[in-house]
Amino acid sequence: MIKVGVLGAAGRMGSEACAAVDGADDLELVARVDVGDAREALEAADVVVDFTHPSAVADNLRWCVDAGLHVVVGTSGVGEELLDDVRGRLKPGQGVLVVPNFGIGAVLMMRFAAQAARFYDSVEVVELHHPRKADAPSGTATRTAQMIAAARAEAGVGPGPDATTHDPDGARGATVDGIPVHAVRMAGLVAHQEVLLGSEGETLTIRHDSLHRSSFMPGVLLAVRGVADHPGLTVGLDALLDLD
Ligand SMILES: NC(=O)C1=CN([C@@H]2O[C@H](COP(=O)(O)OP(=O)(O)OC[C@H]3O[C@@H](n4cnc5c(N)ncnc54)[C@H](OP(=O)(O)O)[C@@H]3O)[C@@H](O)[C@H]2O)C=CC1
Ligand SMILES: O=C(O)C1=N[C@H](C(=O)O)C[C@H](O)C1
Repeated sequence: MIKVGVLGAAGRMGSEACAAVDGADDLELVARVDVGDAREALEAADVVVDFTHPSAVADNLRWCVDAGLHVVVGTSGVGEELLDDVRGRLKPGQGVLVVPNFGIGAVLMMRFAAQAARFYDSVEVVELHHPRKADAPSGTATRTAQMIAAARAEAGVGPGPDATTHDPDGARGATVDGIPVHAVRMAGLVAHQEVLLGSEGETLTIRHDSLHRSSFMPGVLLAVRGVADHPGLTVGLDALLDLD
């Protein structure tokens, strides 16, 4: 039995993760921690899953790592600086998985986008989410843009053509590693992303839709079961999916 603690247990993802862990024969939910609860309850766990808030994840992650726990981080907003700090704190054999998106289709969408990116002049990312989401762009969009940018740099592809010289309201969106990223927030949505690629005479659109938060749970359980077998810091679910 793997003992699991959930941080952000009262939230949309945390409550879904608690139910998924509760329903798994090989996992035991030993701690549900949310705002105002003592984090010490997590010390009974082998693995902690964090679904809290971009403003809380750094402190939680450092605390869990310093407590010697394996950690699966689903919360968005984990930047390079925090990743470097965590690497320096890890004990031998300790595993941390930072997963921008647990959806299997989302993992594939990111990989397909990176694969396609070098063949097109233009590429832009459009992420679409429910209006209660705290951060923009999403962690998935940020990761996708980073992967696309790395693939284009490796292939020696320059920036997409763009004649815009006047954009006082920021209509062209944000740029992440040089890739334009646009964020939509809309009632009725859950989590969606399109990667648009174009060259003279053709376009390719790669789209993924999470229609319910249950779509993330197979990935969450895979990460919980696999984190102890992946010592060190790993970003993305790819390493656990045997994709190559
Ligand atoms: N990796 C993935 O596949 C996915 C990642 N996410 C990410 O997960 C995160 C949570 O999303 P979601 O569940 O929708 O958000 P919610 O706001 O529904 O849930 C977050 C929960 O965490 C609580 N919380 C905030 N700070 C702390 C803290 N310091 N300690 C313990 N609990 C805390 C919140 O309490 P309160 O409301 O009182 O502040 C709330 O109950 C986001 O960053 C989101 O982007 C979401 C979906 C999939
Ligand atoms: O807040 C959400 O809902 C989601 N957050 C993650 C992100 O920021 O990418 C994953 C997914 O998009 C849902």
